[in-house]
Amino acid sequence: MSEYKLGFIGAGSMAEALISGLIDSGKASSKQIIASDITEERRELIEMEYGIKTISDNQEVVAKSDYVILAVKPQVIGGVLEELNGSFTKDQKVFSIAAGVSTAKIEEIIGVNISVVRIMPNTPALVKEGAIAYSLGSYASQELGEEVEELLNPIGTVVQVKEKLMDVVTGLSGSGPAYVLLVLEALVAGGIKMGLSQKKAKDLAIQTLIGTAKLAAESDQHLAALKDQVTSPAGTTAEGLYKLEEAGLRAGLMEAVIAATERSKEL
Ligand SMILES: NC(=O)C1=CN([C@@H]2O[C@H](COP(=O)(O)OP(=O)(O)OC[C@H]3O[C@@H](n4cnc5c(N)ncnc54)[C@H](OP(=O)(O)O)[C@@H]3O)[C@@H](O)[C@H]2O)C=CC1
Ligand SMILES: O=C(O)[C@@H]1CCC=N1
Repeated sequence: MSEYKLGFIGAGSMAEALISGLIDSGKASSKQIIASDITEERRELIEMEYGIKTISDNQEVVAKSDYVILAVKPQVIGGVLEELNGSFTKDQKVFSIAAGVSTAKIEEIIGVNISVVRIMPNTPALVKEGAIAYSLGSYASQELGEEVEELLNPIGTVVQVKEKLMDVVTGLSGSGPAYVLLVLEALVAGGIKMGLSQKKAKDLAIQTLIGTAKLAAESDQHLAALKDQVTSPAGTTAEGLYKLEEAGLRAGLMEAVIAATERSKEL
């Protein structure tokens, strides 16, 4: 047993969502978490907000943690791991949340036969509503997969996928909150343009999204059937849907998932 259960390398937005969700759900106490970040301001903020220990030295995080969570940008992860060369032991577990970075690449740079799990969370983990997928590296056991599920289940829905599908997951649920927020912003803007106050438009748009998502999650019916139930012949919804089809919303969202998947493959 090390001094800390979880050690985050990088304490940015996604690390914060995980730290907050894990502490809030009781899966880890603030005393069991340490995080490093290159930016002092970020370290101070995270330390103050969550009561965890933060430091600037990535090596110290590795030396003191059972599970090391790589939460830096994909563009810097190679350099960070090179600097950590020789710091890992075979018994440690490495979780990487970096988009587009394969477990094989991480295993190769670390150099010891270490258990690596690639995890793609999303920011709603902050409010324990994450959509989280993971895949196992060459040396990671199915038991470790179960541990990952046990750890992350309280902060969202967790699914295991083959590693080749992790880029699609990144393009769909990893990036997805941004697409949904764009849609939400646009709905609010439409409401305001037609006379609603900012607050009422926002409250109604958010509840429409939450309510519809809940309906879809709890219903056995096809999504299209649920859509049909809203759409009266010659009614308002049919007019709205026509405009959305004309504007290419459906194809646009599909293209977004495809483009983000391709970008993840490039990283
Ligand atoms: N944001 C999201 O919704 C999601 C992100 N991810 C993945 O999570 C990872 C982190 O993303 P995100 O949290 O958005 O990014 P952020 O930029 O918010 O967080 C990364 C943090 O790491 C710091 N950092 C940079 N270099 C180092 C270093 N050498 N050592 C220690 N810390 C360093 C950054 O500091 P500075 O800003 O000064 O560079 C920053 O504070 C990425 O790999 C991303 O692909 C996965 C799922 C969803
Ligand atoms: O935009 C990105 O690259 C990261 C990965 C998924 C969400 N944010």
